[in-house]
Amino acid sequence: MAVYTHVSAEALAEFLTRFDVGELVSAKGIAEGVENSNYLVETTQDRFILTLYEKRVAADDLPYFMALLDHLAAKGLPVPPAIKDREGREIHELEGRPACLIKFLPGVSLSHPNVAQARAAGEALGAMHQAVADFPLDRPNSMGFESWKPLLERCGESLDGIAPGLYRDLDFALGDLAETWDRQGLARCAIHADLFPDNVLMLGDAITGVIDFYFACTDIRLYDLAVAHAAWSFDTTGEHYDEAVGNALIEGYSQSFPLSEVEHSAFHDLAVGACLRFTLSRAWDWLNTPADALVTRKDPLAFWRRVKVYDPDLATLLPTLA
Ligand SMILES: Nc1ncnc2c1ncn2[C@@H]1O[C@H](COP(=O)(O)OP(=O)(O)O)[C@@H](O)[C@H]1O
Ligand SMILES: N[C@@H](CCOP(=O)(O)O)C(=O)O
Repeated sequence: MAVYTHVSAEALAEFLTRFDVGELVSAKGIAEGVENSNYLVETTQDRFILTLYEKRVAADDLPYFMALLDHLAAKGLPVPPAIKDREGREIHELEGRPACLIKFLPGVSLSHPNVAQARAAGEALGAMHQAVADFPLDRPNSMGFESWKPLLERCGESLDGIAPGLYRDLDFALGDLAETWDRQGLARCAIHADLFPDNVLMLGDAITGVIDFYFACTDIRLYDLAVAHAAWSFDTTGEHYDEAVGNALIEGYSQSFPLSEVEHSAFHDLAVGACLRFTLSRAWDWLNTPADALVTRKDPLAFWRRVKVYDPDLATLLPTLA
């Protein structure tokens, strides 16, 4: 459940008068998602998504996210830009939170993507990377490689409450990765950084929307593909790898954006990095989400287990993966 901030009908009706979008007909809180409060808003003219930004999304970063969405939408990619009010503003305040009214896109996000759907997602990610070649803005990755060790230390020995020995194993894996991380100086660009199946809307095998750009940043282009690969190619426990789905994602990507030899050889390191990033952020949330919070915590070990596929040699040195 992700509705942290309640929006009253009166406040929403008044908010909508700033835009040329008709009058409020209905508004329903959306259960999916974990970061922000989302409402499906229907007006006399259309449907919209109302997002109130919470938790990890800093108001100062919103101009970057909105500019990126505008840039991609202008190039014909299926992303949802924010609706501009009569004065051209996209970023607003509602119930004390930063808020945007966003274009509604059709489609559903999948729990178990198939090979064709993974290929389409890879292709869309490659097309996005092509489209940002002339995107002028930069945003450092606040959840990038340099943040992982500090996040590990903030979680501390409490990690052992999730799995005995997890703190030591994560520390070891991070040290191992630091030896080789981006030694090649791989190409960078604006990346999505969270391209999980729940952030892609589809109808059949066709992509109708790529959403949730709130971790977007400038980072290694191939890392975006590695995140998507780790997110799309395993079951929810992280125990079972679907190689056909993983390969289709990479093949689809390569059709839009061919990978170099160097990128092929660096892929597994970046995928281990993706596993560590989501293990750590999920572990932090696991340890710090109040028991009565109306949000479902995600299993940190599901990403940790994926390391066995991406670096089997490293995994043999990690007792928690035995
Ligand atoms: N532009 C959109 N069009 C249609 N549905 C959307 C759109 N944006 C979000 N949603 C719906 O809201 C849900 C949560 O959105 P998301 O951005 O993933 O939230 P969070 O940032 O909290 O993770 C999505 O799973 C989807 O069902
Ligand atoms: N995709 C991340 C969590 C971020 O949540 P999202 O709903 O904004 O995609 C994870 O699964 O750990």
